[in-house]
Amino acid sequence: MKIDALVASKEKTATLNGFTHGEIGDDHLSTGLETPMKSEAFALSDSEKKERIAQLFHEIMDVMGLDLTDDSLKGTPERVAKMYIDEIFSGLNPENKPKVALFDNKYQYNQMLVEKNITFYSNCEHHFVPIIGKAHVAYISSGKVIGLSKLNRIVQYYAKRPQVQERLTNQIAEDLKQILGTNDVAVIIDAKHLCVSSRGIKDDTSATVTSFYGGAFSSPTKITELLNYINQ
Ligand SMILES: Nc1nc2c(ncn2[C@@H]2O[C@H](COP(=O)(O)OP(=O)(O)OP(=O)(O)O)[C@@H](O)[C@H]2O)c(=O)[nH]1
Ligand SMILES: [Zn+2]
Repeated sequence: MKIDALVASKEKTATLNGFTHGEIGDDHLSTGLETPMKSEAFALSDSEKKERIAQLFHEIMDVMGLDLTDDSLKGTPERVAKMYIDEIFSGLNPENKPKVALFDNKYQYNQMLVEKNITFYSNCEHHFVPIIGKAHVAYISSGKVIGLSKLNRIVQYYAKRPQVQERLTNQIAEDLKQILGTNDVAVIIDAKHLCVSSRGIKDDTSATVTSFYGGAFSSPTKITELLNYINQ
């Protein structure tokens, strides 16, 4: 989205139903990395969204011929709505962005820090079925140190959206770069897409690997060091 359009959409959102969102989705990320969202994305409150999704999912189930008076099925539309908004797609709402604790690098630790094997569950934006994988994130401090758990939380925040793996990788990397004030950030994601394994081509053995190597991580020596840590 162009800068003018971003500013216009921000102003529009700020006036919507008194909502005070300073951003729609990912305005803080660089152009082109945002999850595509419409400017009215936050016109409805979370509880209004859940009510509407439940009605619509009820209709989908009804069209499929399911008996919605059955005691096992009748609560499903509400369960799905709650799961979408409060759980698996909660990362669409910037209000759920993790608060990040930063510390001064008093420890004078100047090598890479790797948080590896971060398990995440996301969902493919083409089929709305799970992507299950591990993310490995690394950075070299430029003066600030981030609380370890915040690295995991940032991964989970961006995973809890309809995603493609390439965007998930770059969104995590871009956010870390901005938070840490450095380009020396790397992200590797190794994931299974259920849209590839459980349907369609039904290949249960393949996996998808994506990476982002910024700043010092573009050197082959650093990449080798990083991969050695991850494969230990
Ligand atoms: N690049 C990329 N593609 C993805 C990702 N997740 C799913 N896809 C692909 O998105 C594509 C959507 O292609 P379509 O041909 O429109 O969908 P489809 O008819 O269901 O395709 P099949 O999965 O081949 O049956 C598929 O090839 C998926 O494998 C992802 O994270 N990144
Ligand atoms: Zn898919």
